Amino acid sequence: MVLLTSSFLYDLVLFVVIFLTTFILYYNYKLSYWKRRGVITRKTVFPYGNAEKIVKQKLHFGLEWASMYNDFKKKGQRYGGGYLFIKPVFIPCDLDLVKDILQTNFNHFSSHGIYYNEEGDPLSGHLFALDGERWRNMRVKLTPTFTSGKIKMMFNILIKCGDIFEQVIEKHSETGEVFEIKDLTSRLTIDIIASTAFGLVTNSIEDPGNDFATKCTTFVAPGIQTIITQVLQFFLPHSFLRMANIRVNDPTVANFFLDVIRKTVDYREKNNVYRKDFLHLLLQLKNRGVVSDDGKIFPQNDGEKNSATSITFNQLAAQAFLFYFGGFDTSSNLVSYAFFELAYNPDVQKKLQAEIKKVFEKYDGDLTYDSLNEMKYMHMAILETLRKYPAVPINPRQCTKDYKIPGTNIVIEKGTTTFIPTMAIHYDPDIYPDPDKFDPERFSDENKAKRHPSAWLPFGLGPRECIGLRFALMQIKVCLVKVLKDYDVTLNEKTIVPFRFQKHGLFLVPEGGIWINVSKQTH
Ligand code: HEM
Repeated sequence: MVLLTSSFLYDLVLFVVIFLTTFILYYNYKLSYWKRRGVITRKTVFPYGNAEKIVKQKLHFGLEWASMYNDFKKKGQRYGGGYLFIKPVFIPCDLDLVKDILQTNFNHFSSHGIYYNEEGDPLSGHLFALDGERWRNMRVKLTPTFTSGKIKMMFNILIKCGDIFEQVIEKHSETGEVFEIKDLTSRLTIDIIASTAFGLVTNSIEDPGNDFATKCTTFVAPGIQTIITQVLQFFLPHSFLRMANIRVNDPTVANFFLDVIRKTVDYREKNNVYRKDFLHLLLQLKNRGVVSDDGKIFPQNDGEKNSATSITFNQLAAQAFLFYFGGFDTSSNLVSYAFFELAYNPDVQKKLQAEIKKVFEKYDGDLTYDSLNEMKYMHMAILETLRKYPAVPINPRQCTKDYKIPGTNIVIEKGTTTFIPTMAIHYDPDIYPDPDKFDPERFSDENKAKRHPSAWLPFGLGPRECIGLRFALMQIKVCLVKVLKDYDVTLNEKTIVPFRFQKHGLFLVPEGGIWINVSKQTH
């Protein structure tokens, strides 16, 4: 069939030429987005934009975007623009601007831009992903479940898991056997999450092959379908993905978690069980619409239930799952990096051990919530670990309402993705001189007060700041005390120092792992 010329072949060539010309014009137009707005960018590579090294796994995405921050800052810019393929990404480099986005003008950037599908895939509807009114309502409901009082209530779970951790450390010290700390802290974190959020007692430390642990590790190593969804969410409208009922989580893994939660919820409701954990607080929200200090999961009197503030079973399941989604890799990485830095910096380790001894003497050897809170140097060492190893090196925010950059005529349009360059800020020598040095003193009250409020962002900032931060800090404190009160930690020669980070994955993981030796203290 001939359409435009006298020959099919000419038609075909013409069609290809028109197609290619249109494509090139469209592509170049898309990649001129920042230039047209007078925002500096870095040279792009077809078809990756600024994501070539990330896609080809030559550099971890956190480090690649950190290098863009450094480029822009060197050129004296307060911000710059990048491209994920053809998608524009805004990168603020100025701390006032970062604060403006995360806190002061939060209503312009209130979404993480993460895809969720509450109907087709209930577990995806957790707080981190929700946006708009859905997010606001859920955040209000969940905030009372993460107060210091509620963390104190769950403290015993941390102590029990910490006891098992200590026993493993004791065994290693007796046998002199080296171990990989991230592997151990991952198993420990799985036990803590299973107990706190799912009401399950697992023993992944001694039995790493248990069902729960296996499903957890499958989730963090997603299959091809999950990876495709993760990519699609950047490029296609979320409403379209929802209409097509695209799932976020692997159905086998999601059904396993849903099933576990349903069984525990049914059991507790049938037998009126009170257990001091996060699931209990979620059950109160579901059945009463309030979080209370009592042990009751059902309304106390007719009319007590507040339907406006209660949550459904699916919402309960998603928020329990969130403990895993938000807390697994983040917490286990933090604990393992802290052990690395303490082993690498024996002076800091000694100072910490002295502090632990002093506080223990005051509390007659009791490890309590209050005694942990008195360990100021430990707190500083943890904050410094979080500076050097922010679990989320780039914090994504989506512009939800046009935003004019103060002092300019440039408007960040609704829908634009913003990457807050946490890792780059934490390694900026203008903010933290000698940034590779591990120095807890940076976080003394006096030194902290000298810095900008958005100079330290491992938990984000503003209304969407990490809701689990108190829990995460308590978990690492228990782990550190359990080990350092009786043992010295040293670095095994199998650890590659300085680290080379794996080039793939969401989190920064050192290649070859962190290998540790422990020995009983003699001092
Ligand atoms: C060391 C451990 C952790 C780190 C470094 C960390 C880091 C973060 C970061 C950077 C954010 C984004 C904040 C923002 O957008 O401004 C976040 C949000 C969040 N985190 Fe964590 N997190 C940790 C542990 C936990 C734990 C244990 C939980 C348990 C429930 C948790 C639950 C969440 C939730 C629900 C959000 C979303 C909050 C919202 O959007 O309103 N995180 N976290």
